[in-house]
Amino acid sequence: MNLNQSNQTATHCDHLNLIALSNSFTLPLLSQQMASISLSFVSPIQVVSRSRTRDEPKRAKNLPPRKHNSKLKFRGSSFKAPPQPLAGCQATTYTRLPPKDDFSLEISEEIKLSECDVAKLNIENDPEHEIENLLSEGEDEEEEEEEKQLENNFGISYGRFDIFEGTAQHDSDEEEYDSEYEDSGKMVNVDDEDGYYEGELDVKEKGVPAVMRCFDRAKIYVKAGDGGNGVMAFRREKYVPLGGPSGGDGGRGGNVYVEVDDSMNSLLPFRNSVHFRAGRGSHGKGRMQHGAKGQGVVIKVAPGTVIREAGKSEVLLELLQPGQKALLLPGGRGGRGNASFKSGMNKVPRIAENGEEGPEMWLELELKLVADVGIVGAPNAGKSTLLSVISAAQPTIANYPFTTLLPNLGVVSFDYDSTMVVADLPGLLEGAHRGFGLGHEFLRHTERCSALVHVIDGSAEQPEFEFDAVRLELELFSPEIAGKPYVVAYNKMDLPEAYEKWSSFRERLQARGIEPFCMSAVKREGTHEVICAAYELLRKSKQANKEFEGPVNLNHVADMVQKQRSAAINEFDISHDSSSNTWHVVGSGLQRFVQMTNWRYIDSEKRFQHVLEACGVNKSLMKLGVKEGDTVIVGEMEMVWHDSTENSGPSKVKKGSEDSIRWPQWK
Ligand SMILES: Nc1nc2c(ncn2[C@@H]2O[C@H](COP(=O)(O)OP(=O)(O)OP(=O)(O)O)[C@@H](O)[C@H]2O)c(=O)[nH]1
Ligand SMILES: [Mg+2]
Repeated sequence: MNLNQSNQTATHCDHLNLIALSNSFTLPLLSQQMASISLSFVSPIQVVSRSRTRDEPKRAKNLPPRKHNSKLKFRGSSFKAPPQPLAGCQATTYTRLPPKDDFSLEISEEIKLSECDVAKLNIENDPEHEIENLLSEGEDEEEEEEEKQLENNFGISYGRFDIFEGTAQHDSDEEEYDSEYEDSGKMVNVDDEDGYYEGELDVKEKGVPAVMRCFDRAKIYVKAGDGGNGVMAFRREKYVPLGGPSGGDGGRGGNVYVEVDDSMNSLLPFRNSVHFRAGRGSHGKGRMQHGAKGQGVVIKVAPGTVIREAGKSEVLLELLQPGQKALLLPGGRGGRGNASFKSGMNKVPRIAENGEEGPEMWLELELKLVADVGIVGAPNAGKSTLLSVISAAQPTIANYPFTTLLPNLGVVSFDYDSTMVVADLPGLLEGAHRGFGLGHEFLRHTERCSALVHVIDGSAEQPEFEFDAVRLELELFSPEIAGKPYVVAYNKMDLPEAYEKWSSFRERLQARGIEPFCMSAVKREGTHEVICAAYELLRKSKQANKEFEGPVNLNHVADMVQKQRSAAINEFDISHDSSSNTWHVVGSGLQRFVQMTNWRYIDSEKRFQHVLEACGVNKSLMKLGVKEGDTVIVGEMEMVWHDSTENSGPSKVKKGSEDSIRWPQWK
């Protein structure tokens, strides 16, 4: 029930009275004072301070606060800067090969290459690489031979490699990904840390080597720095009687930024660096000294990275251009010291605020390569060969399917002004859109391409079917990708079997309104025409899209957080749990106020009571029928409601406490 319009003219017959329990407040003297406050005042009540522990995630605005009490834990000031992501290795071209260990997978379901025409033909063409042997089991000798061959090809031994079907099942054995992450040299068990991963990371591709999974996807934790606490202090100086309050404010917490780093081309660095925490602001000091700002943290990502909040589909940020920098999470505000509370009414404020907590969240990063043209085709068609011919890229080329495991980028230069980035993608099999082969993993990298080049293996038994199969896969994966303009390049024209089939292939495609190109990538013949045609498509598409480009606000996430922070304190909801006689008062403004209230200072209680009264919480509770002894939870504070017997309001709580301790009097 929203009680925004609750009546502000509350009567002073009932109130929430507060007693700090000794486990929540560390200063025995102040506890004593507080106890005396409540006794001198109407009826006894219990207040339990319920501060979040360090690693407990922030509760959603609409969730009722937890019922369990927890001790106040103060965060240590020794902030350890999180590890920075490593810069990528090459700027324009790379072929990353997974480390050996990543290939020791459990195969969920094997796909027989014999069912795939393309693969079958390639096997026949190349008796040296008996691919069926790759899939057969129990023939150790052949496996060893094949391993040796692979070793020779790569120069590194990668063990056995199988073709598999990617499935979306939870893989509890994958310790590497979800059990332990290295954080600032300390191993953190993510499952234990805050229970966040429970059920969150359920959907994972089984059978995909970790290095491939992490190539273009990552999950990271970010936290802006908490604000430093304000302090209560009074000026005491020789010859300066009644110096007045001099407690400084806390410093603002550090911000979290995301920046596009041109030298990065994958999200692999996030495999080892998962947690990014900005520094907290320093606490204020006496003599009106304000705390220093917390150190900000900059997360560097590759161009083309899409950022979402974990578990949500809505895109928070899309960072495309090198140098783009977005303020993601602003640090918490520093708490005010008692000098800031000085007023004509109260010249001796015995109050200071806690620093505001910095927001935190888990983010999912997804890299969609920023390439102008994508080369697609069946495995072994000659895609990598084409890229190596038209650019300076040096992808691995070999005569067996799935040589390319990760996309390769290359820059094609026509002259000084006109260049384009071309991506060579892993081969596509029939069923790729459902996860067969590797193509599914990387099909989304074509989303940002303006044009596609279909490379057709001319030596295949039926090249036209190969072309149709790839087209169908693209359409099934994403009609948007299939709708992109494309060029068809019929490859391997130097081979007689390809040369023979060219004219019939050409006629059939022409009948469908497509003008194919023929080339021999190995001999570098016909490749220039293909790439010029692709560049022409790119130019046209860029011209068409120019009109839609507009300025982008990269700081809108931070703006959203700021907006939430400035939520009015009198906007709250009250829910009632009749089984435990508990009332939950939920409102982000109120919760922030409670979090920033430092209960160690005696005036804090008075201010708290006053705010509850002024913003209409007391009145609303009474209206809803709160009874003597009911528990009322506001933010992290748990209180017991007592109907007062005399006309006393929260503003009088301080009475009596002043006598118990001698404070200097100022003018
Ligand atoms: N004869 C001939 N062979 C070619 C030609 N182009 C590529 N090849 C060969 O075809 C084999 C596969 O070439 P790749 O460039 O690795 O093929 P790919 O499409 O990248 O293959 P995947 O990465 O496995 O999908 C290699 O042995 C190349 O030498 C060509 O024009 N003529
Ligand atoms: Mg390749």
